[in-house]
Amino acid sequence: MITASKSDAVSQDGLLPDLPNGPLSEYRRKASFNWKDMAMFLEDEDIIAFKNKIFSTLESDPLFYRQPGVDLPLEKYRELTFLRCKKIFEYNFLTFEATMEKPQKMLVLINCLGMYDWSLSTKYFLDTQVFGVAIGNTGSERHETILHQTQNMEIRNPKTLLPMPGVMVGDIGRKLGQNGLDNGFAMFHNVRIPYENLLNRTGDISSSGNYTSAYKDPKQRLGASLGTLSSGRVSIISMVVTNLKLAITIAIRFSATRRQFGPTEKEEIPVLEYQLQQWRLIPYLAAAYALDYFSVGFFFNLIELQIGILMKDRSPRQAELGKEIHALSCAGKPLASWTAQHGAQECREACGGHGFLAMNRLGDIRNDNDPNCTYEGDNNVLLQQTSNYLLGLVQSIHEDNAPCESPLGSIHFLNDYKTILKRKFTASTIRECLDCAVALDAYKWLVCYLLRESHDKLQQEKQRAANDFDARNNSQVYYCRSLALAFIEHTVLQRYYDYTHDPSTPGSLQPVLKKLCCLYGLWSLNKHIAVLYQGGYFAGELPGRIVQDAILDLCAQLKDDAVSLVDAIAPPDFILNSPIAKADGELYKNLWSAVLQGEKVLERPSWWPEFCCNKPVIGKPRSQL
Ligand SMILES: CCCCCCCCCCCCCCCC(=O)SCCNC(=O)CCNC(=O)[C@H](O)C(C)(C)COP(=O)(O)OP(=O)(O)OC[C@H]1O[C@@H](n2cnc3c(N)ncnc32)[C@H](O)[C@@H]1OP(=O)(O)O
Ligand SMILES: Cc1cc2nc3c(=O)[nH]c(=O)nc-3n(C[C@H](O)[C@H](O)[C@H](O)COP(=O)(O)OP(=O)(O)OC[C@H]3O[C@@H](n4cnc5c(N)ncnc54)[C@H](O)[C@@H]3O)c2cc1C
Repeated sequence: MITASKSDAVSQDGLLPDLPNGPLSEYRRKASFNWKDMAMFLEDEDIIAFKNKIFSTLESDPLFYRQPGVDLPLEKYRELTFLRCKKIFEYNFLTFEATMEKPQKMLVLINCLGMYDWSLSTKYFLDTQVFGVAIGNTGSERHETILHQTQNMEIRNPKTLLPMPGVMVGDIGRKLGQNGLDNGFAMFHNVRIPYENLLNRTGDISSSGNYTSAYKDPKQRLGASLGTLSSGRVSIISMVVTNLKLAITIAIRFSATRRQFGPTEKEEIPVLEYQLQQWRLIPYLAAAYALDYFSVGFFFNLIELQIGILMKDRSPRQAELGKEIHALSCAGKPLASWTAQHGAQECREACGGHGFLAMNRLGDIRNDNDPNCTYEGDNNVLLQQTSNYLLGLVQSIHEDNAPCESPLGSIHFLNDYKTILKRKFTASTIRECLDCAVALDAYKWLVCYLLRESHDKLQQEKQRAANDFDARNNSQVYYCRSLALAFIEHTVLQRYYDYTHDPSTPGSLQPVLKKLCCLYGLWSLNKHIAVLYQGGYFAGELPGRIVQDAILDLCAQLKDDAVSLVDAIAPPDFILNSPIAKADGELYKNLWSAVLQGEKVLERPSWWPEFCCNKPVIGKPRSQL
């Protein structure tokens, strides 16, 4: 294990207390890097201190106490969520000034509260941000009263909480997750909405009924109007990565302490030592790191867009930025939320029966993550926005009449489209595949190939089908949908590659980070193996075999680092709230103690006499048929 320098260690110890000794210590000793160095590289001191403040405040407030795995009645859970939400308003963790100084803290707060409970986080941010930001960004000075009323919780009649005349509101009922959050409906019967309520930042109607807009170009106007909607999708990418981090922390710590079987009769080995367990989990750990980096960087891109909207920037660059962020977020949300969904399920199963025990939290993580695949736009529907954006570039690519340029550079590689399509996979050994550039090159080819195929398919369907609507719908499966996913995977990988290979990345961390990058790249690429063969980029047995062998090799190389890698991203035990995954690794002690603290755990059920006194007579009552 590589240790930090003395001065680093002093500041680290204040922010990141040592982890307790116990059954996980052996893996921690074997790690190739110091987990505190990693934590301080991933987030700066200010952010770590901010997180510590939020976590310790919640832990020391009795209102936030919870018993692992307890299934609260719906009404009680919602009441608690509301009371906790009020408390979060009181704690005022993030002032307006602090947000302006470091907007990233907004994302940190969403995720810290979400790590505790997504119902709470979503409730707080829907009230303060989603609704408020939508009004603020698409309205004008005349909507300040509404913003003010929102802040003062005045969303009905403030004295009676009854809806206004003509408005009917209600609750839609229990959901599959996030049940602390109430989801309602609203219906309006002959309600006159005042003219001033029209959100008029990008367009207005005069009292004589004439439409006016400061935007001459309708596309720029649309982008400015809709651009504000991207914030939810961009934030969701980070929220789902948070779920993946929680799930993988639980599964890795469990796998490092749970022992089953072994090569000899004498000693059982941790299940993390099995190649199968490594292959099921470690790629999700790599995905958590790569997607986390993407989500934070992409949030900064969003902030740039939001500032432009607020400053009424009408430049072509601002319009292009809106389009690119829209295209990336419409594929980024599907990629990240599905990775978290599949990862949470894999983690649940990788913890065996313990994973199915509610108190270990994997069920809640999975269920609370699930709606991210649907809200702010169904994943499959959103992916079509990304492929539309890419298909819109084809003409200029084919005709070489204009370079592919975008503010964030995600499409720049398409300038080499024709050359890239001529390339073939050239690696011939596992060792060569351990360089992440191999996966990155393959992705460039994959995107170009799928773009060409999707475009051709669309043209064929247009000739065959009666209308463009059908043509587009019939070009999704295996074409446009795959294109959108390959494009976002390439973007995530390219950004992570640049980051992990940057000379400023500390030398002590670079080897492990490069392995994570390479594993994420090859593991993701492996899902497209049929297309790689189909399009002739791969030929013969070798490419498929060495890619798979390289994945297994990287999993084996990373298994001794896995515990420290989750230590660097895990929240404190109170927040993680999973007895099988406490930092001390005392799996059985912690589980046993949580079981014993359960309500009426050792009592007979109240209906026990039914069992003794009123035994069933087999076959009674008789059938009347
Ligand atoms: C700092 C912040 C903190 C925030 C803190 C967050 C906390 C986060 C809590 C989350 C908790 C969520 C809780 C659930 C909240 C709901 O779920 S709210 C409801 C959200 N609903 C949706 O998202 C609906 C999804 N559907 C859609 O948006 C539309 O159906 C689609 C997918 C855009 C397609 O619409 P369409 O009419 O078929 O449009 P289409 O013709 O394809 O597009 C028209 C043009 O507009 C463009 N366009 C469309 N949208 C955009 C856009 N957003 N930007 C730019 N251009 C756009 C298109 O690219 C297209 O351009 P061109 O190709 O013509 O150049
Ligand atoms: C927990 C939760 C909270 C929510 N909160 C809010 C909220 O606060 N405010 C709000 O306005 N909304 C909210 N929503 C609604 C949410 O935005 C929508 O559910 C979401 O946009 C998907 O739309 P839909 O339900 O109408 O699905 P549908 O459009 O009915 O889709 C159903 C199925 O059909 C498929 N499908 C639909 N169109 C196409 C197509 N063109 N091509 C191929 N397949 C297609 C979809 O992929 C999907 O599988 C919430 C949803 C959830 C789950």
